[in-house]
Amino acid sequence: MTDYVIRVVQPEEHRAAHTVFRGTLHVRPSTDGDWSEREPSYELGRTWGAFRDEEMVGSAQSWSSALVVPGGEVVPTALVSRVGVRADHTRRGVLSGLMRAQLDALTEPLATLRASEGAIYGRFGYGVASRYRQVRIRRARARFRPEVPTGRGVRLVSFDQAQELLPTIYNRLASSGRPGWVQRPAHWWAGVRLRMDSYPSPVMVAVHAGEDCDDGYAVYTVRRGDFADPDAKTVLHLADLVTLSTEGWAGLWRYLLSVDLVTEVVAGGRPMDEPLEQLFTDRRALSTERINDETWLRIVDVPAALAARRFGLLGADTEESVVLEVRDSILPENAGSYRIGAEQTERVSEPADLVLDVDALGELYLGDVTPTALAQAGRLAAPNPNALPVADRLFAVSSAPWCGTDF
Ligand SMILES: CC(=O)SCCNC(=O)CCNC(=O)[C@H](O)C(C)(C)COP(=O)(O)OP(=O)(O)OC[C@H]1O[C@@H](n2cnc3c(N)ncnc32)[C@H](O)[C@@H]1OP(=O)(O)O
Repeated sequence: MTDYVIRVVQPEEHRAAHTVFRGTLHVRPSTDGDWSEREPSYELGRTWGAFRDEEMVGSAQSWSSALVVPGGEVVPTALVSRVGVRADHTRRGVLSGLMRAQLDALTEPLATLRASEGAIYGRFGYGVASRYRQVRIRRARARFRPEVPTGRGVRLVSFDQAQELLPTIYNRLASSGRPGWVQRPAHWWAGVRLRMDSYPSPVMVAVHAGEDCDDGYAVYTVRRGDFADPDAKTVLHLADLVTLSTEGWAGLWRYLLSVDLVTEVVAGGRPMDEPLEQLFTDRRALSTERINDETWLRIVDVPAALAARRFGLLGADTEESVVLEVRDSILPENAGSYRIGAEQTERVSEPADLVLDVDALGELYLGDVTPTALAQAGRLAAPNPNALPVADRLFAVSSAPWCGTDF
């Protein structure tokens, strides 16, 4: 590793970083046309490169964004992305150097990423803070229960027409308070368009009109089967579904399952607590194909992150508190004990009730998993076992954390 230089790359090196990253994912370099649209997605001073003999062989970048934490506060957060090390330089500590440099430099209290593989990022203090499920719905069996709201009406708009509408609806979702929502940088939307432009079938946008304004949308494409073959499948792939009302949610699902010639709807990235089975007279119309890790969360500044989050949201006793000892070998200023309660959180010098690493704290932070579950798996030690049910109450949240944004 001593042979490598790790430093922030200059703007004129962003394209090289992009090419290195794409190569690690086995994707060709961007064309000149594509690059002119992707270049703005490299924020100044936020891309790290690893150089060997002045040649870039690895990189990692981040975007400045924000994330909703339990209690509704929107906390500045780095969206870490485009991490890769060229295949002829792997397993020599290059990623470790990039991750450490990046973490040392971040000014946001939180960092989040999507992992290509599950075994990479825990060692850098990232933990899985939200999950999603992918469902497949067989249209012929999916009859809606009569009590499911009908919705107010759905219209199709072109993807270009929707450029302002989609971010407006998406941004209003932040105030719903569901933990895990992230601010999508402006260039995120441009990136989606670029990706979708390469699809063989058109990108469709369905918008639900609420009582006062549009309050939901669905973005999808349809992959056609051979219509003459009775066994062939034509599958509607849902890419993004955002709703701000029950009517909008039910209306859009009714719409998606009404599209002619479609035999199945496949929806990835859906919240774990979305009550889709409740829509149908036959709940087996739907199957869960996968449950995946979604938000990998790194608590970069533990005192700030704990202060931003509310505890005891489901009604813990205001007198209740626990002392957590947090271990963090990469950012040692985080290491220490914190008293956590419904009223306030503070750093203390007291014996710990519970002890855990910072990646495990990341898993607890949005409420996806309970302290008791982590203790059962040995990822949290409980010198005071009576503190476990108290900690469970303090960390509990009412909606499953969910992000719904890939980056
Ligand atoms: C947020 C994102 O962008 S996700 C996309 C991540 N990028 C990719 O998946 C592209 C393909 N892969 C790569 O580019 C590289 O293999 C990387 C970035 C995953 C790893 O880079 P490397 O420089 O090889 O990692 P490095 O040598 O620093 O390894 C650090 C530790 O992680 C381990 N590790 C690295 N990659 C992996 C892996 N894929 N699976 C399991 N363990 C791994 C190493 O064994 C090492 O373990 P140790 O600390 O116990 O010795």
